[in-house]
Amino acid sequence: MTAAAVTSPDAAAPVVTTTPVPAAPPLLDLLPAAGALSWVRRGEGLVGWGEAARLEVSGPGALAEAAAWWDGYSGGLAVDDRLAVPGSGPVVFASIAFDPVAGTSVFVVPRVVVGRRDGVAWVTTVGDADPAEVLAAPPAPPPAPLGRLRYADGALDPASWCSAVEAAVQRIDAGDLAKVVLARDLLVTADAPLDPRRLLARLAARFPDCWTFAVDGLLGATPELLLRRTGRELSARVLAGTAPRGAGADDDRLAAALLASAKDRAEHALAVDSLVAALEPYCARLTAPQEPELLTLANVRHLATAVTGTQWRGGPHGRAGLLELVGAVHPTAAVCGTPTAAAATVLDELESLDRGRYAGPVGWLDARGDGEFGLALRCAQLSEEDPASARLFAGCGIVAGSDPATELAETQAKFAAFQAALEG
Ligand SMILES: C=C(O[C@H]1C=CC=C(C(=O)O)[C@@H]1O)C(=O)O
Repeated sequence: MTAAAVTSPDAAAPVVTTTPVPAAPPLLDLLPAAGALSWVRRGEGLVGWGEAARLEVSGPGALAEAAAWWDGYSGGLAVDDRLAVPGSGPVVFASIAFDPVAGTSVFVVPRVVVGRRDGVAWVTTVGDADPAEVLAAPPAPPPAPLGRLRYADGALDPASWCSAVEAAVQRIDAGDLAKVVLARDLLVTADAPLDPRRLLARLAARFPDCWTFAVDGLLGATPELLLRRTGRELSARVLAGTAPRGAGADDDRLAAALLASAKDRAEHALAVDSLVAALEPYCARLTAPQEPELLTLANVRHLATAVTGTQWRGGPHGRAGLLELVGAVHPTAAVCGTPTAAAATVLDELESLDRGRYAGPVGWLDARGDGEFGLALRCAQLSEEDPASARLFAGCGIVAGSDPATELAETQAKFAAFQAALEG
């Protein structure tokens, strides 16, 4: 059974207007304190706020239901969009549960979207907001200092999580599966409410190569692009295989070791293969380079592969929309494992964690079917009950030969992405 909750405050067909604007302030500076929606990289992308419509959905048909809802909702709008570029006109932000059957996925249509693409900026409004007023919004007052940050173990303490890694390696050695991604969580509480604007600005500044996202209280800067669709062109940046950063020559040595590591390359290949196998039926052309490259971030370095494809023009696979494609590729072996079903069972048994929307697809979709979805990594879920608290998530691919202490250190390096934003 699929469960869905839909709100659409406007009874009559709302009017959606996209207005090109000669100059817009930095996108993240425009966000209000509450209800921030974001998908921004290197100053380009989309921010939104306000809620014209919302869908919360779970169950076996969740993504199909969301796609039908978006088609119906966006098709019922009166649209004035002379720009007609990806992300102009009506847009929905989405954060899909890691397990879309059991978990709740959230879709939000903002009242206001400000976008920038290839240097061209625009404002989209649902209803009668004035674009000039949107951009002239007074700067938000500086947020209160967070004070002391107190961290606490989440579902498993570090020793128990290491035991889970050990158990996963035993399952791999026994031949049950080739790879499983195990995650852990860390709770943080500050003295003052966490301000999403400040966190997003710091994440964007420290991680320019990542997509800084925010949907319904899930905030982060992800380096992994699950799937972008522009017309029939598809692209993805697959990551798996991670090394810490070092200082000076040590950093170069760690980079070379990652590129040469048979274990990391095997872990990476499984992630690429899972995406390629899932996308193949949909594509007339699909390309993935043989050799991974290095993606260097402030806190860690990854093996990365850019996958590109062209969707069939006709037939059922040609007609598939972005949400169907996302549903087909998720979860890749970058966040679940290989084979998928065995890995999902093992992570269920060993993680003791409700992932919620962590490691699920997050991004946006427009009414033409263009959009971008990353994987919600290096992120935190802000608490609904306590505005000064959040839950941070980090996970690692476990394969034959994985060492629990090294994997634990990798989760700590990944947590550090969000911790740096909290600590300023
Ligand atoms: C699951 C996470 O990372 C994935 C993405 C990149 C590298 C990974 C790794 O090397 O283990 C993970 O597969 C996470 O950051 O929480």
